[in-house]
Amino acid sequence: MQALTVDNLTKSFGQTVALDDLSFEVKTGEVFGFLGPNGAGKSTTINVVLDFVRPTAGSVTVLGMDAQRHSRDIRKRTGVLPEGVETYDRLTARQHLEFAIDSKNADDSPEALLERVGLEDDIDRKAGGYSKGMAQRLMLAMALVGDPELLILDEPSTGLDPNGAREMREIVREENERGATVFFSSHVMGQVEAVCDRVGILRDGEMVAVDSVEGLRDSVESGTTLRVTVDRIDDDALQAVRSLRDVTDVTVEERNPPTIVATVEGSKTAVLSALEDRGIEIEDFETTEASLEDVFQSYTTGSTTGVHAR
Ligand SMILES: Nc1ncnc2c1ncn2[C@@H]1O[C@H](COP(=O)(O)OP(=O)(O)OP(=O)(O)O)[C@@H](O)[C@H]1O
Repeated sequence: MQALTVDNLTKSFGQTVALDDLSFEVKTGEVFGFLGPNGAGKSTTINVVLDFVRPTAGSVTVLGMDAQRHSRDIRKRTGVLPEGVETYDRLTARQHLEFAIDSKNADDSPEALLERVGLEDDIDRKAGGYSKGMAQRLMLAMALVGDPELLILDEPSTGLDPNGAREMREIVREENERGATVFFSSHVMGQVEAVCDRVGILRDGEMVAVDSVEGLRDSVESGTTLRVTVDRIDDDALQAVRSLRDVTDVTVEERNPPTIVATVEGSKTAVLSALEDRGIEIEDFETTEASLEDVFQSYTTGSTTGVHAR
């Protein structure tokens, strides 16, 4: 069974088409990263999933239930960290947790949950005095109440310092090991790379790619960067490299000795051979894989399109 199925979902706000015939699935037990630049439609998708926003067309199924007809049942089995902090200034962290535990008929210990998010020392302080990151931690603790089958985290690392972001990743991993499916949105690539089984990239309300991090890396044109240090370089050799198929963005770092930097889609040996054939001596070479940042950029600003399912 799928934990979440989004079927041909369209949402318009007046003239703005926030989601455009969006379809994708999150499998039970996986950590799915939902990526996209500002305004791509991530929060709108999550808001439809949680029935905070009604779709213009299409449907969403959560844990086998229709998102609109069974939103109450879905919420009981789902932990949500919404976008933006929504704490009650006059209530303490403990009171927030007690409220969440009551409303889910759960039996968690507020202390244990607050300890997991690093708020144990502030348990009886009013949330109105919390920093942004502390409030975010509190919201996360509330999302964990009742061991939810599905965790939906909207930009969970917002406001967190590097330690907080790392702890967040650990919690995601622990929850997943316990058996929870995790669906989280982010535009922080590092978060996604470290914990996700699969990643979906949203652009202008459409999913432009769904794949594992590795698969996405393999799929982008801005493949591998090859750096070749040579004894010398001339126009003829440079031209030979530039004219190779699968080679783009050839530049020369004029150092002593010079280094040729090229983006290579296919065989790297073709570049090395082209140079050697013209009497250039190769002193050293190294390759660097596209970072997830490059992948994201390629899918969200470049011309790369097409859905890759895996
Ligand atoms: N209530 C609303 N009324 C009008 N337009 C809206 C509303 N909510 C979202 N939009 C529009 O829908 C589009 C998608 O917004 P959404 O908030 O879903 O993006 P996002 O991917 O979550 O962005 P961010 O990373 O900035 O949070 C944007 O063009 C936004 O202006």
